[in-house]
Amino acid sequence: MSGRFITLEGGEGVGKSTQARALAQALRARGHDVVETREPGGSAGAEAIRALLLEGAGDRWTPGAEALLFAAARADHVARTIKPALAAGAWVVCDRFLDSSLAYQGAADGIGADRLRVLHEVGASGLMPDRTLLLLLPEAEALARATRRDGAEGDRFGARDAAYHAAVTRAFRALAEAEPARIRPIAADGAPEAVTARLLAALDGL
Ligand SMILES: Nc1ncnc2c1ncn2[C@@H]1O[C@H](COP(=O)(O)OP(=O)(O)O)[C@@H](O)[C@H]1O
Ligand SMILES: Cc1cn([C@H]2C[C@H](O)[C@@H](COP(=O)(O)OP(=O)(O)O)O2)c(=O)[nH]c1=O
Repeated sequence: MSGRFITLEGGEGVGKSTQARALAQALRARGHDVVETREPGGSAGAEAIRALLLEGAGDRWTPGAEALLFAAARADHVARTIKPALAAGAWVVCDRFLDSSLAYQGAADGIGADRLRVLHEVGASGLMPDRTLLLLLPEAEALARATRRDGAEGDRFGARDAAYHAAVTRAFRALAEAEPARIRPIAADGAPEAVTARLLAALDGL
């Protein structure tokens, strides 16, 4: 028996966490076993690495060290949480995954996608989602949502400038164009329930 692996991606404040919860609930209502998880984190080891990644000064890590920490967290998360859940037949709904590393570390930080894919092969046998839902929202609206949620203080990533976040969004869009069968761009504006309906529609074929 094998489940389905669904990831939500996009910049900060677009509604990924909100929609991960709503999507998990909708899938449970349809009778599926659902495991809701997130990155960085999702297993004990990966949550410990999450604290290293998100707390502290903006320049705490070099870009290379940061890429390795995200890959290490993902390796533990895949081995301890995602693979066992899929083997048991569950649908896994994950808030961020490899595409976040490709957009933030790979593109915006300049590490390069090829090298990150090698790390992912080493750490997680290259496991890829069955479907990736890319939430898209105008930058100003995403920032307004994130600021309403976090106040003035975001994490080490939220504190980066508008050019950085624009580079991340461009990279996500390029990934979606390169892999249209897996990655579906979804408009993230409007009421949460409307967004959830768009996400469910984008799970066609699964
Ligand atoms: N459709 C929506 N309309 C308005 N506000 C929203 C919507 N979805 C989420 N929010 C709010 O915006 C903020 C950011 O949402 P969140 O799900 O935490 O985003 P992300 O996980 O992508 O950073 C939260 O305060 C959340 O309650
Ligand atoms: C999973 C992942 C996250 N990140 C960054 C994106 C976020 O700014 C930060 C924390 O993610 P998250 O807690 O999902 O933040 P938000 O809810 O604001 O979107 O980690 C990477 O840079 N690379 C990665 O591989």
